[in-house]
Amino acid sequence: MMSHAINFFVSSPSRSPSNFTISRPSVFVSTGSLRLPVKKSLRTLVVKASTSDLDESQSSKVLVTDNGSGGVLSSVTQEYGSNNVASIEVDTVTEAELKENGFRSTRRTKLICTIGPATCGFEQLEALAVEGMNVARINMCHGTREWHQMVIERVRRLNEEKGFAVAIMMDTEGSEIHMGDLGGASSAKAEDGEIWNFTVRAFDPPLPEHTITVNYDGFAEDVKVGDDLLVDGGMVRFEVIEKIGPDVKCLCTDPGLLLPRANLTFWRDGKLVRERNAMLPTISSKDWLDIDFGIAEGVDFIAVSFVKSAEVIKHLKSYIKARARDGDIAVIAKIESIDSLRNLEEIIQASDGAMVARGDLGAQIPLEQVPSEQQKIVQLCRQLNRPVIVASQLLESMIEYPIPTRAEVADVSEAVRQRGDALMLSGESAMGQFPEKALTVLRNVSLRIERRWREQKRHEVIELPSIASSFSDSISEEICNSAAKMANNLEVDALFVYTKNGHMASLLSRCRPDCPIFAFTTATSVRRRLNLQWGLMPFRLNYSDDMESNLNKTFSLLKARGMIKSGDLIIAVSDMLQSIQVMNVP
Ligand SMILES: Nc1ncnc2c1ncn2[C@@H]1O[C@H](COP(=O)(O)OP(=O)(O)O)[C@@H](O)[C@H]1O
Ligand SMILES: C=C(OP(=O)(O)O)C(=O)O
Ligand SMILES: [K+]
Ligand SMILES: [Mg+2]
Repeated sequence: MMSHAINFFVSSPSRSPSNFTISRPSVFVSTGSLRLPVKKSLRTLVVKASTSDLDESQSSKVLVTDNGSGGVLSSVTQEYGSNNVASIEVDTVTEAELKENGFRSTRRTKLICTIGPATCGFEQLEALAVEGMNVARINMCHGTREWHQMVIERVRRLNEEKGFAVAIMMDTEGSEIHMGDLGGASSAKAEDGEIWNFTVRAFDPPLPEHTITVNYDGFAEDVKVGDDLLVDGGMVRFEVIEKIGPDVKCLCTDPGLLLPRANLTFWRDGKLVRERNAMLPTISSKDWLDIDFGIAEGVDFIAVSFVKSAEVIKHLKSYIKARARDGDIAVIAKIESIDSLRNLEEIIQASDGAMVARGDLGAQIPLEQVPSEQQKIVQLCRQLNRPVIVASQLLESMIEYPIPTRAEVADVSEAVRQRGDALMLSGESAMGQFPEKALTVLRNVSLRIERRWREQKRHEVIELPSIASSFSDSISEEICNSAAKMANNLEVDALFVYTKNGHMASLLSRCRPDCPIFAFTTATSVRRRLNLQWGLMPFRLNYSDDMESNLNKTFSLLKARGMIKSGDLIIAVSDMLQSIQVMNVP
């Protein structure tokens, strides 16, 4: 096997992070930068750095180098050696895509579908999985817990029986002001000049005519005569004309369709009114019950609606940590309120990912401000290494029509061009007439824009600041930045990353390299979570700390399935013994 390797080995518990010893005097390495060996004959470079940042298990390993024959590292710890199962788990869609399109043309942008009445059947879910759904989202605003449980069970069964790896995202209801459920009706039409009663009283269905219940008890007190009441950011508009106890009489000034649980905002003198509703808890008591349900069901992501501050994210993360069996559930902060924009950086920092939830965001800030906020959030997430989802109205017209508008295609293209990690369908897949067609549009636009980007060799100039919080993390970061750059310059076919908790994989994804990233992880839950990140193809594989045997095992398993072939050029990095290796598949 032709192999070039750069290995960083960290051993002594001294405190100084800059204390490196170099085993080969011909190569220079200093903190934060490395020079590649120039002489062809030098195949393995070993760098010893001293730090206390790494855990004990790493310090206890023995490093053996074998420069001439391409050997890499061997370890005295053989914790995985005995139970190596000779199998590799990858989803059928990735496998088919690789075989069909080759390495380069696989899709990098991930796709999320909100599941609703239009897509909750087993065959409908399967059709979405075949079309490339990476994550199924269930929105706790709608449907019963039994219904959500059924969807989760079907997705899990689909994964098991048909070899998909669709992850599940649960989206909380949150407690911003919204309408009730229209007494069971699927919609209601508000006509120009009609008087509607918005009330905080509870009714048993059916509701009296022209009545809308409101979930927020302080509503009738907080609104004033003359306020504008906007449904869904202005899809329907009312003016408050009279207040009578718990009832608020409103005149319809812009007619339209009222949908169950639609968002309500009220405006005074052109400004959004956020009186006591700003004090509503981000996670309501109902949300906590839903979160308990999500934990019990082992969902992969919890998306938190109307996040206002980093505290709530931290609180939820520690709640999950104390309760979730299978390690982690990733917490996604939905950026959809003025408060979340104000505290953007600390919210993203505290969370495991963010969603640009343009639906509610567009009801709280002027619409013309939404695109620039989107760009800012996508860029910040990239800098802070958090996956980011662009959501809402991407293909809204496809709820009713089989093709999108030109403007929608342009919007999707822009989100892909910004290199967000994932695109999300809402109503298009939950209750639209053409869920699969909408997903196909997202997939085709993603593939097209990604390819164009690579062909133009437009490697971005976006500054990726260092985010490491320990010296060991700095090494991982430098390795990933270098490996991604090498992958582009050497035009390798794929990056391989052996990553137990997914961190190294996310650092590679952050660099948005030209080639796909094969991420090998030992845990099924990590594998499902990596599904959300740009360019990552997650595989589950049992492996050891011996990189050479890992590589050989991976090559033979992937070759046997026709996913790689002899001569393919790859770069491999690992978070067990920090190294970069460049090699041809034997
Ligand atoms: N579980 C469900 N049951 C019934 N309808 C649903 C469900 N999930 C979503 N929908 C429908 O799809 C629409 C779009 O979904 P989504 O964007 O997630 O919610 P919202 O419109 O409340 O922001 C919803 O307004 C609702 O009509
Ligand atoms: C994704 C969003 O949240 P939800 O669909 O839950 O309102 C949004 O507001 O854009
Ligand atoms: K929600
Ligand atoms: Mg929302």
